[in-house]
Amino acid sequence: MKSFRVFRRALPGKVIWAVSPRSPLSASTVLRRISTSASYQNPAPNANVSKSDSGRLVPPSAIYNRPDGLQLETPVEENRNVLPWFWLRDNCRCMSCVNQDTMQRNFKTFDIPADIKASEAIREETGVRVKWSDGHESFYPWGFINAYTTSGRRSNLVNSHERIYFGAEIASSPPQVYYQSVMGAKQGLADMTNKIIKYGFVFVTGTPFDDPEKTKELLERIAFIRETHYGGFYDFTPDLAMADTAYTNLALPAHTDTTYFTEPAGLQAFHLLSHTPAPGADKAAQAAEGGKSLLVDGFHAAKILQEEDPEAFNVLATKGVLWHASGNKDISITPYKLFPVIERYGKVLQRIRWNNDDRGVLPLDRPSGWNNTAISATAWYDAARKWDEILRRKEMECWIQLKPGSVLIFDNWRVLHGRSAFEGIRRICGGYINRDDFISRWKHSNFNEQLVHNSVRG
Ligand SMILES: C[N+](C)(C)CCCC[C@H](N)C(=O)O
Ligand SMILES: O=C(O)CCC(=O)C(=O)O
Ligand SMILES: [Fe+2]
Repeated sequence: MKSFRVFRRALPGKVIWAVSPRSPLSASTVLRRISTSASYQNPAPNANVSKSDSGRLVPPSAIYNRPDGLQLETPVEENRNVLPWFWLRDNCRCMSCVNQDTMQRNFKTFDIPADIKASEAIREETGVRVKWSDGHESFYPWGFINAYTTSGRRSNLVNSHERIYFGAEIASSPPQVYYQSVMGAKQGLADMTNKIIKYGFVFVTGTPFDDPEKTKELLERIAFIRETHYGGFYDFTPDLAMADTAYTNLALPAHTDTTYFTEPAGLQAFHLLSHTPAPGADKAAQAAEGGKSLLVDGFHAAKILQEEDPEAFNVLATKGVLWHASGNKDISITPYKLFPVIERYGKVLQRIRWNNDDRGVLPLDRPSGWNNTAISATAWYDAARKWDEILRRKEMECWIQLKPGSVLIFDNWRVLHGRSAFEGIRRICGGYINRDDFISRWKHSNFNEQLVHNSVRG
């Protein structure tokens, strides 16, 4: 392991410890260069210290042990150039600070002296070694240091991932994967979960439909199925087994499911197992027709709304609305707070919550404006009318006839679904999967384990 010489220079008002490769230069030469070079004091704002042209991580060329933290030389203008000591110590990943069986923090953060400092900070080839004033020793890889100096947090991987908005046209070539590949090697699972992130839905073709259990196993390749008051893995026909229009043969407009839970289901799946004439129906009613499925890209619709009517977009992204499921005896489900139709994280769309049949009474505006209800009902209805009109545009509606063997799995936080009315007995099975469990599977099947672990704990 190449080490570096540490140079120490007492300058007016501060001590800088410069470390630099074992260079032929003498200590005084190196320090003179650092303390006198204009660029050192005001590094060129566009000096990119974190990524070289090849995109390879280029570590800071020097580090300094400052009273309030570890300072890194030549930070890019908007980069942070000091990592606080207490924060660094709290994020020590050494074998004793992290439970090696569970990867959970293994010490009491607040037993660390609030004024903990480094007695020594050593720039090594792959990162920084810190010797603490309490005798502990930590090591911080450059990848860790770079992540927190450039953006202050790790990327969550999802928001930086490519999304392709769809419209009616996708019906002619919907994203699909083969059942055998999903049930086989990890790559099939990676491909399927990636398509859901990218397009918002995927068809898993070649899925056995003689035994619904095969569909259940397919879903469990992603994660465990979420239990709700409808049960877990569902297998339903229009028999009103549950007091909800899904259990009828009525047409259903584009909607997202489970708007009435604080956390709506992340994924939803439908596998049409059969569609047969109603038993005992006379010749005329011997129909088994209709029941076409509708998919609408809610993020695409939100983008159009924002472009066409920014005010309406802001209204739907701001005013909290009540949602409910209350048709079944002794069951009345509603979120802990009013949620808006469109939710973002920063400027990034995160979730569409839209089921006009399950929407409760719209809160009227309140002078206090508490909980975003300052927006009038009229303004909300005007915005929602525009939203509804976009959802119903021919170019937005992707109509697909489900068929046995092809399982539809979609992102229920993004893609709305619906169906046309139908005759006969139409049997569908499927399930809900939690958002975070889906994202975990997508990460672990598409990225290397270290990157995934870094994105959540390092
Ligand atoms: C049959 N299955 C359990 C999938 C749906 C049950 C009804 C879902 C409800 N209308 C909603 O929009 O959430
Ligand atoms: O029957 C269908 O195609 C879907 C019904 C529905 O919206 C649901 O089950 O959530
Ligand atoms: Fe639904």
